[in-house]
Amino acid sequence: MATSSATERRLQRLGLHTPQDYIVHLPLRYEDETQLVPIGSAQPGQSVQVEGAVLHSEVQLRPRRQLVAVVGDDTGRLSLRWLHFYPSQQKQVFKGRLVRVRGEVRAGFNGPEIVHPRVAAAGGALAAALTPVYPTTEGLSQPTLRKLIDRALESADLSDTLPDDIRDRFGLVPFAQAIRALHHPPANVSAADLLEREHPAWRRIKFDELLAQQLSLARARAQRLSQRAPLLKPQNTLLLKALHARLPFALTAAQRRVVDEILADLQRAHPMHRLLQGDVGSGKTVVAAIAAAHAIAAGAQVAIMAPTEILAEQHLHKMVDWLAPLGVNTVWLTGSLTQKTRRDASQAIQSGQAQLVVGTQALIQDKVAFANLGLIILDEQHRFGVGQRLALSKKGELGPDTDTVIPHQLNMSATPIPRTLAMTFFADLDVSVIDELPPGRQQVVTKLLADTRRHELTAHIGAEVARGRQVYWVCPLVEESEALQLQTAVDTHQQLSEILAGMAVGLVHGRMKPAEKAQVMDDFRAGRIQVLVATTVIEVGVDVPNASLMVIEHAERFGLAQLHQLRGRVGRGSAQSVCVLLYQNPLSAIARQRLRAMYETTDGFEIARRDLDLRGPGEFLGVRQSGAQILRFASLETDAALVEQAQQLAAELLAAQPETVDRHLGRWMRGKQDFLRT
Ligand SMILES: Nc1ncnc2c1ncn2[C@@H]1O[C@H](COP(=O)(O)OP(=O)(O)OP(=O)(O)O)[C@@H](O)[C@H]1O
Repeated sequence: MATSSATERRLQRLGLHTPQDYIVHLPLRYEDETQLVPIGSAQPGQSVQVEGAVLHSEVQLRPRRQLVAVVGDDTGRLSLRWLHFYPSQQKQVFKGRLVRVRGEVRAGFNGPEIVHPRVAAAGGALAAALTPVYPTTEGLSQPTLRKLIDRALESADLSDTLPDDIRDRFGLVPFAQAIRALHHPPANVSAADLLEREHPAWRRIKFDELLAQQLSLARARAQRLSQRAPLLKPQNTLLLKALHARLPFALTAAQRRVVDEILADLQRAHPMHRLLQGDVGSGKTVVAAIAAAHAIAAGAQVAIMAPTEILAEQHLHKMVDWLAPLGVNTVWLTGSLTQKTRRDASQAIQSGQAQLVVGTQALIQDKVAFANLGLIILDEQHRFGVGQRLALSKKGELGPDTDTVIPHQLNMSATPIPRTLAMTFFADLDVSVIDELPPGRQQVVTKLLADTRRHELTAHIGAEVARGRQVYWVCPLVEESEALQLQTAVDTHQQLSEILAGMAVGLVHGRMKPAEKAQVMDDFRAGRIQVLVATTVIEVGVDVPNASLMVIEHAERFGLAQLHQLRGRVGRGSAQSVCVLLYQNPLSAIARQRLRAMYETTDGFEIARRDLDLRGPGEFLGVRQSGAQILRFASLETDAALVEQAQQLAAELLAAQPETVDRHLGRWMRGKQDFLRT
């Protein structure tokens, strides 16, 4: 079948280029044209095919111009309605004609009806099998797609990528059988079975897809392990010992364990690629400081990069506090520095005089060249774009010794990644988890309060402040307009200053100059401000352990991960903390679920799991904007068992059957490797 260039473009838009693409362009659903049902049994909601006589047909003009017909058989009647129609359609339903009608039944005012049914003459042969309905795009009809796919089925290579013994072991049907069954379901298979995706044919396809993903991640990992990184082995442990002595607390067992994991990686000659996960307040910063001290003691430079200036600055405070007295030369680099300070910073970085560099995105600008970058620590790495992350790891390649040495990378995240997701998307990332909070913490109590009762909060705030504690008041997100959001923050600050007379009420928001912001945060940290009105600039990482009450206005507008992060700003000391979620009725169903999740649990992993359920993996990972689909067929929520099997087999194949790996990746992964590796 020759295709026009317009059709060509549409096919490309669907990602259909080669026969291999067509054969895995699988149906979304099926239509059952294999049987006729009596008209009287057609129920609203059902997709049916019936035959009957046209009893009546007219073009009605009110309430709008439309074609209406009625068909009937011995068992009942059914209305047909066309809101737009061609004369040819009108001709198909002349009174007395025997017709075959297909479509979805709905409850109309005059009994059951089908809107825009498909109509043909009665009596034709019934379809022998279910009719597939493919994902398509405007202007590309189902029959065209079907023909092209059928043609591809004849020419494409359907041979199996997996040997028989492996298929038997995992209970998988042959690939060709699975593909044929999905495009042309055998007579004994119901549409419902195929829709559920539990059918053996679907299981095979899902397994193949997950296996390809695991294999490609493992390949990426092998590639990383073949790269060189600086071997960071300090001559002595003086710096680390001195740092431990300066800490006002002992590390938890979990912190000690992850420190060991990270330091072991740094002493290997290939780049570390490790994710440090820990719930809000679990104490990741000190782990980063120890890793940095280790690398510095081994003579390398370390860069710590945070997504916001407030957070970067807080890291700077802590690093300077812990490491400067030990003689570590730390440099601060952000976009808001004056040209001269910036030049000085760049110079210190270039000369190697700066041992530790803390900053924001400014760190990855072209002009900054490191003398000897050995370790990059990225806080909340998922907030940086993929491009920014790559740019930073390229920095290390500018080192003087050789241009192929890649720095080690430690990513810190307070957003726990559920297990299945970690297994599928971060298989090239080693994960360290701090699964224990520092001793003495009490669970934050979460309260849901309708906005109409906000006046009740004044007394609570007063009581907290009287106890010497501090309070955050988070202003609502106003997505449409940043200006409006700012205005809300300013207004709230003014109102609270009046209501909370006698208390020091501060304000911090994203539009303030960095120096002003830093001043407010300093004042809050030092207790000179008791109530801090803030926009979400405080969302990640801000650490003021004396704060014990957080109020979040219009909590229904925030995402679940964001609410958990915000709530994590309290409960960081030993005092009992409270988080009040103010909400405005009416709540949407999803907002209600989010608030309920916040009320029911403070466990970051549980929150992440529910967030994943509510948002789906694409949005959860923030990869949606990349336009690439993560998984087309398998689902992380329902196919966890398959993920595990695929992972097990991937390891086996990589070790013993490289040809099978090549064959399998050849079928499934053309052009997709890059995406999976980000
Ligand atoms: N082992 C420990 N014992 C007592 N306190 C600790 C310990 N480790 C860290 N802390 C303190 O706990 C607080 C939280 O630590 P940190 O800021 O590193 O948390 P975090 O994991 O970065 O959390 P978030 O993701 O919320 O920023 C800090 O005040 C820190 O000084």
